[in-house]
This record gives sequence, structure tokens and C-alpha cells, in this order.
Amino acid sequence: MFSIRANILKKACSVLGRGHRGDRKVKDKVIEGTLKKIEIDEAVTDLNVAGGVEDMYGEDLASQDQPITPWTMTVASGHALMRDPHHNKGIAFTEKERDAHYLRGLLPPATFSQDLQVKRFMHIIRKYDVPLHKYIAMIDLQERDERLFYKILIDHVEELLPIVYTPVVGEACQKYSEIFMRPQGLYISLKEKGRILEVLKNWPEKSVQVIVVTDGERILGLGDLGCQGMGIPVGKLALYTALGGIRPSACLPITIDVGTNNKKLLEDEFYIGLRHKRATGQEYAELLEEFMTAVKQNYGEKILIQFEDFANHNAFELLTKYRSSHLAFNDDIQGTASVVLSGLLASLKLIGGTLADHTFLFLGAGEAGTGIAELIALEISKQTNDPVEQCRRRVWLVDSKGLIVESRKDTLQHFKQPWAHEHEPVKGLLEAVKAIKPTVLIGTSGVGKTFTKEVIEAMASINEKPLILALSNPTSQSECTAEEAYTWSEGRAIFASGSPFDPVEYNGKVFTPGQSNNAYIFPGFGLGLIMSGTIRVHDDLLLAASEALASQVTEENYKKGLIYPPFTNIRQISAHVAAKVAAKAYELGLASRLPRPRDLYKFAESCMYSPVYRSYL
Ligand SMILES: NC(=O)C1=CN([C@@H]2O[C@H](COP(=O)(O)OP(=O)(O)OC[C@H]3O[C@@H](n4cnc5c(N)ncnc54)[C@H](OP(=O)(O)O)[C@@H]3O)[C@@H](O)[C@H]2O)C=CC1
Ligand SMILES: CC(=O)C(=O)O
Ligand SMILES: [Mg+2]
Repeated sequence: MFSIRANILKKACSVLGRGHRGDRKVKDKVIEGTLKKIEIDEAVTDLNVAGGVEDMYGEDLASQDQPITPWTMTVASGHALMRDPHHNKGIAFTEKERDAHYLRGLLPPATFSQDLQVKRFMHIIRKYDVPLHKYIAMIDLQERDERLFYKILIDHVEELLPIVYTPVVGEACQKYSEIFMRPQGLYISLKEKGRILEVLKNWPEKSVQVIVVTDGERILGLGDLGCQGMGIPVGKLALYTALGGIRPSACLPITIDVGTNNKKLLEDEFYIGLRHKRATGQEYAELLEEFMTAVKQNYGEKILIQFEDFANHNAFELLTKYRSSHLAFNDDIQGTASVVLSGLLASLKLIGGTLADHTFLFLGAGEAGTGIAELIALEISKQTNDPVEQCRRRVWLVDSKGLIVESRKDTLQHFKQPWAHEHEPVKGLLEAVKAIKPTVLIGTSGVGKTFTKEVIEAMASINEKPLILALSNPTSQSECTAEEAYTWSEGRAIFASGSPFDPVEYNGKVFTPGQSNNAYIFPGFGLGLIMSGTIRVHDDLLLAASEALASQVTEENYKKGLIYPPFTNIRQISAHVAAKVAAKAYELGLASRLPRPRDLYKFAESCMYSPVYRSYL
């Protein structure tokens, strides 16, 4: 007990040493408060977590996340407490808190509950006609009152996901310099070469557990947006918290700026990034190497690094290079593969057969296309015991030059080569559909309107229930709309898309399209890795995530033609994904958090951040 108390005291003093410059009396009071909280935390941790695993989400359970506690801050100034988004409660500060923390007079007299604040914000945001204005209002809230932001996002996930994520985040990135107000995330540019570790140390949070990083070269299907790509890591990490329960202070969005080849941005006087062409080759590789090394040095071996929206010429290379030395994962290649495989597994209930009975045709043979293709082949191989090379023959891909076939092999990028099967050359998608006769058509081209009426009709003439996945984001780049898929297939298509579409009425029947987006996977996947202390990402973990997600599709969902569950229950879904990923990691000997918690689902739930306001009394 003594040593625990001494330890607690040490923790409290270090808290104060860094953050507090007040007098001795105040310092004692804070130590006392901190002591009490830490003692409670340790008890709660023991209760919540089977197997004596330490609490990692200090923020909810209190201590770890507060180098400067609200108490110390408010002694200095109530105004500063209100300006701190981690602790601000706005008009929800109670009468007692207003007295205790020098807030009296700084707020209007009324006090609202958090729920009433949620209601008020939704009332306001629903009045905005322009989606980008809703995005700006959400970001503004995130920067003002973090817990209210997450409460609102969690409680209205179906309504607000399209705002903070695709499609509206795409428009936000296109106009990022224009709407830029307060910087979010960390910018690492070529100017910081040789000083990246120093830059990381400028980030105020010390216990970061997940980084989403982009270099802005392939932002959704919108191309090179340079430094303006920051909206993507910020949005992805908002989902890590809202959908996967990773506490906000553990999330670090990073944009690496090596320039841009986007002429419009280079000529824009308000562009916020480096104003020159992209660095490539050795210069690029050296910056990334320094970044990857510094990240591990600063945050340790188990920091999760999610590569996001890199162009494919860098994405595959970075993944290959760093997946064996870091806990690194590429969302566009691997997260997308996992979510699509899940949809395919679920779809078998509707279209029949096993995975190996189907023929898959892709439009687009880049990160998403070949990533999905590889995981399909791996799963078929596991199910049939056939070699993976043989299973790849069930999968065909079309790129901008036509069907990928053996005769093109010498000129193909390395990630396309495994898909160069024996076949005569075929130019366009329609011809490929007619030649290959796929049962499943998947769009990963980044080009809108490429699933034409003729293509969908051809799919519908081959299949009783054609499975059509138009995965490209944002909505403008979707290979077809939900309405087109249902109408042109005469209501027979099973359809899902990367960005959401509203339900469609066709011939007096309402069709509800699903959303096939890696947002179903990466938040729960990341939680599973973090809570189990997993040290590397293995393909079997992706398969485990796919199966976990597919198992969450209910009979009711299937009746509506859905192959994904709705986002309304996403936190439970993420907990299931996390539990299965962690279980697989333990089975493979990749999990370092020992002993293994008995009930991984409950453990996942207990780790999740809750955005409910805390009492500061
Ligand atoms: N729903 C989801 O969860 C996800 C969706 N995506 C979306 O997928 C899209 C593609 O992303 P990603 O794979 O990373 O991009 P890549 O740039 O890596 O790949 C794009 C592929 O599409 C091909 N292509 C481009 N234009 C055409 C065309 N007109 N006809 C046929 N093929 C074409 C390219 O051909 P070539 O190689 O010849 O240039 C390339 O093979 C994006 O819109 C992205 O938003 C990505 C990840 C997740
Ligand atoms: C969803 C996603 O990761 C993308 O479109 O790039
Ligand atoms: Mg992406």
C-alpha cells in the first residue's frame, strides 16, 4: 500500500511539476484530489478489467490524461477552463462548478444538461442548408467542447457521419485553405527534415496511441490535394473515437507535406502548404524514414500508424517496408479489403454459394482493388485449402488500359502482376463483363459514372441477383448511384457504396443501399490492436475483423437486402471487431498485454471512451 501511495504521490507531483505554478496550499489540495482519483481509478481498473491489465483510457477513469488538471487550471483562471476543449462544458457547468472554478459571470445564467446542449446543437445544425457549413460547425465544436462534439457524433452517427467523413470531408479538403481557421493535427513538411522528433514533441499530448498519417497525394477519389489533405486524418481519428472508443487525446492526425503537383493549389495565394512540386525518390524516402523512426522513438514500439490516402506508388512500398518493423497498417489497402470481404461473406446469404463459387471483377486495380482482391484470394485459399495463386484466378481486374491479362505482364506495376491471368486482351469494362461473366462487380477506380446502364444491364442479364459495389469516394466519384443500380437491374441488384446514398423507391418498393466503407473496420480493428498490445498487423487479423463484422448483420438487415449492419450500433460492432481481432492476435502470439482478459468483448467495451461530461467537484 505504501509503495502504491508513494507511486501515486510521484505521479501527482510530476503532474504538478509540469503544469502548476500555484502556491503550496493549492498544490497540496491538488495532490489530495489527484491521490483520491488515482486510488479510485486503480480500484475501478481492477474491477473492470479481467486479468489485472492496466487501465489505458485514463481520461474517463481520470488520472493519466491530465498533465494540467481542471483544478489547477481553474485556480489560475475559470476563463482558461472554458477555453480548453478537453474540459469545457459550456453552459453545462453547474452552479457549484461555476463557484468552485471562477466561472461566475463568464457564462449566461441558465444551466443546460449535456443532453439539452446536444438538442440545441442539432436544432441549429439542421437549419444549415449547405453541407460544408455543417462541417465547419462540427469542427468548430470539436475545437470548443470535445465531449459535446463526440456525444453529438455518437448519438447522431447516421446523420453526421456523412458530414465529418465522406462525402463532405472531401469538399472540405478541396476548400481546406479557404475554410482554414484553427490548425488541427500536426504538420510535418520538408522544412522540418532533420527535426521531426522535435516537432513531435511540440504536440501537447504525450500518451498518443494511434496516428493517422497522409501525404495528401490521393485524397479519396479527388487526387492530389497536398497539405489540404489534413481533413482526412482529422476525420478518420474522429471516427476512431466516436466509432471505436479510442480517447481523443490518444489520437494524433499528421500530414506530411512534400509539396503538391496540383497546379491549381500551387497558384492559389491562400494555399496553406509548401508551394512546390512533390519531392520524390530519395528525398521522399528519407523524410518518411525519419518520420517512422521518430514516431517510434517518441511514442514507443506499440504506437499504431495508419497510412491513409497515399498514392499507390508510395503506399505499397511504405507498407512493405514498415509492416515488419512497426505496428503499421494501410487503411486503403487493408482496411478496405477487410470491409469488402465482410460484405462478400455476408452477401452469400442473399446470392448463395461459397466465396469460391463466385467470380469477381474489379474496375480499378490500385490500392483498394488489389488489396481487396488479395484478401478474397486468401480467404478462398483458407476455405478450400487450394494454393492462393490458384484462388487468385477467381478474381479479375480492369485498369485504365483494360483487363489485366498475361500479355500485359511486363508493363504492369508489381501489385497488378499477380492478377495477370491468361486471356485475350479486352479493352473496356462492358466487354470485360461480357467476357468474364462476373457474379460480383466492384468499383475501385476513383472515377464516377463508370458503371454505365449497359454495364449494370449486362450484370443483371448474367445474374439473378448481381452484387454491385461502387466503392469510390466521395459521392461524385461513385461508379454509379444507388438509384442507377436498382433501376437498371430492375430491382435485382444487391448494392453498397463507399459514400452513403438515400433509400430508393423503384416499382413501388423501397430499396435501402448499404455503405461499404472501411469506417466499419479501422476503429474496432485499432481498438483490438491497442487493447491487446498487439505488436504487428497480420493478414489473419484482417480476416478476423471481416468475420466479426459479417456476424453482426441481422436477419432484419438481410431482409432489406443489406450486407452491412447500419451504423447506429457501430460502437457495439466495433467492440465485436476489436474482440475478434484481439483474440486472433493472442492466438498468433502477437499480443503483448498479458494475461489475456477472459472476456475480450467486455474488455473492449470497458476500454471505450465515453463523452459524457465529468463533474469537476
Ligand atoms: N469505400 C472505401 O472504404 C474505400 C474507397 N476507396 C476509393 O477507391 C478509389 C480508388 O482508390 P485507390 O485504389 O487507392 O486508388 P488508386 O489510384 O490506387 O487506383 C485507382 C485504379 O483505378 C484505375 N482507373 C482509373 N481510372 C480508370 C478508368 N476510367 N477506367 C478503369 N480504371 C481506371 C487506375 O488505373 P491505372 O492503374 O491504369 O492508372 C487504378 O488501377 C478512390 O475513389 C477511393 O476513395 C479507397 C479506399 C477505401
Ligand atoms: C474511405 C477511404 O479510406 C477512401 O476513400 O480513401
Ligand atoms: Mg482512404
